[in-house]
Amino acid sequence: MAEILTGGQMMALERAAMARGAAESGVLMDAAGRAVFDTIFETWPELHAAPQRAVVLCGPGNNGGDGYVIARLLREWGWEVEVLAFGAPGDGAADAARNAARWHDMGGASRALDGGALEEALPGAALCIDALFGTGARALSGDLAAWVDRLNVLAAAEGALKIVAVDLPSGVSADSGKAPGGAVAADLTVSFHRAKLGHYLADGPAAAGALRDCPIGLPDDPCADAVMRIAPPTAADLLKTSGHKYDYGHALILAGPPGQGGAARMAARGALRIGAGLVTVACPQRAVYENAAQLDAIMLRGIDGPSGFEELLEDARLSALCLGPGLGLGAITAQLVRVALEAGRPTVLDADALTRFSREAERLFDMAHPDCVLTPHEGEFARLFPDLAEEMRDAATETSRADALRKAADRAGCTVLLKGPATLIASPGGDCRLHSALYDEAAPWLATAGAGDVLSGFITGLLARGFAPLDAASNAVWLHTACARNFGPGLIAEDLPEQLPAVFRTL
Ligand SMILES: NC(=O)C1=CN([C@@H]2O[C@H](COP(=O)(O)OP(=O)(O)OC[C@H]3O[C@@H](n4cnc5c(N)ncnc54)[C@H](OP(=O)(O)O)[C@@H]3O)[C@@H](O)[C@H]2O)[C@@H](O)CC1
Ligand SMILES: Nc1ncnc2c1ncn2[C@@H]1O[C@H](COP(=O)(O)OP(=O)(O)O)[C@@H](O)[C@H]1O
Ligand SMILES: [K+]
Repeated sequence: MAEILTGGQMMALERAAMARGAAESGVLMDAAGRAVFDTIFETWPELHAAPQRAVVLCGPGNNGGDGYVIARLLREWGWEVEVLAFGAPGDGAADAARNAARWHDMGGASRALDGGALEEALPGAALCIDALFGTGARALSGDLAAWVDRLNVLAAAEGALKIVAVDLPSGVSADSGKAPGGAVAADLTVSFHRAKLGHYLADGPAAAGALRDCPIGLPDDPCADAVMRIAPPTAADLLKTSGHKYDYGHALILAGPPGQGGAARMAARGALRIGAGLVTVACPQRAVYENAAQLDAIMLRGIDGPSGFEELLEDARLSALCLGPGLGLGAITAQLVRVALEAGRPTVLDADALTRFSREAERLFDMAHPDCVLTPHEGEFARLFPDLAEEMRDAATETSRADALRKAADRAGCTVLLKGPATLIASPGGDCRLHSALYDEAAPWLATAGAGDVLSGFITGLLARGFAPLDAASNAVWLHTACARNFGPGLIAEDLPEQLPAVFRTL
């Protein structure tokens, strides 16, 4: 699993590597510039064959230093290049100063960045390199915000102009992805060593365009408290090899009143396909006929409210529970959740089981235990953790989705999964993982009713099989997106579980 870093973590890795002589800052800057240069031509091979005109925007820090390296490489390749500089390299940017001097010594064209310079330089250019700010960015304001805004308008008008962001689109926070003062709207972002959280969160993905991570020669040192990217599960982890159906657990999915059983049935189908040995749907007696007409391999039990549920749970083989999809928002839902959590078994709480506790989230957190997984979408998250949701959304704070989720998991005392194109999962104590359905891994078809219910079923199925909550949630999210991508456009939620066999064959 690779780390996704904050700006501070990236800087700490670089410093540590340089301190022990495993990296040298000038060499890193050359490698960074070279990585951008190479990636441009890999992305647009037509530019490689026919040098044209490029504008390079250089900031006062090391991101600007990368820009001077790129300017030099493009010029050496025969391009006509002009640097628009936002200030000269400052005190803390010796390598940037060296590369700026080298640019000037070779007779490279340069003038100060302002609105007029942009208006003159951009028309007819094939490339604009955004090397204003990277991991050291603060929110844009004043003239600079206006110029970046103008840059985006001019670039949109120049159909053929490609904007390439160095490390991050300037204006985007490396840590939170927030860009309260606007940001460069890039076609391509080339990041170094590891992707940063800002590439995946808030305004980051829209500003970055496409994303490429490039090695620049830094050693693969681990970073203890980084957010980890969720890796594909392995066949050895997931596929059944031998044993009895009870060796693969028994998942119990609670369904709601008549006419609302679809969500629970889809969750059950997901749990079965992901490999729970047995799956049972438990529903109110009056919903039995409806569910019986729809279920075959999945077993069905009519129960009489919370007491019936308690009786059912006397079967110790029920190894994971799922409450929420289509369960309803009545008082009975809160009682069923209480019974489930008192049973102490691995439990997924989603949808109505979360919304029911909107005004009494603390009561839910008191009952929750470490084998629970809460799977809110953003709206449900905001109902349970209104203060954290506000911090996460507030452009004036640096709190990222990952920060907010870590706090949420600590507060709830269990694993919390926050859904979205970048899904984050956190457990108490700080473990946090991210799964991206962005960039080359986009699966916009997942924005369809019921997709979340299937995800709950996937997690429940893996919990039933004995996966720990964080691993069950991580594998489920990875497989969920893989199913969506395997099916492609036109996907509806019912299709997701049916893609699992094909996805399993690829592991
Ligand atoms: N370290 C290494 O070895 C390597 C680093 N590399 C590269 O370095 C980048 C990080 O460099 P960095 O730390 O110098 O920060 P950087 O992003 O250039 O910005 C800081 C400067 O910008 C200024 N500034 C920021 N926002 C502003 C705003 N809104 N409005 C106005 N000014 C603003 C800020 O000003 P200050 O906040 O200090 O007032 C400061 O002067 C990294 O992303 C990668 O590209 C690679 O070469 C590989 C090797
Ligand atoms: N644009 C998107 N790209 C990728 N995944 C998405 C996107 N929109 C939603 N999803 C995923 O689809 C699922 C939707 O779940 P949810 O919001 O609970 O919907 P529902 O309640 O209708 O099932 C989540 O797993 C979420 O991460
Ligand atoms: K940049």
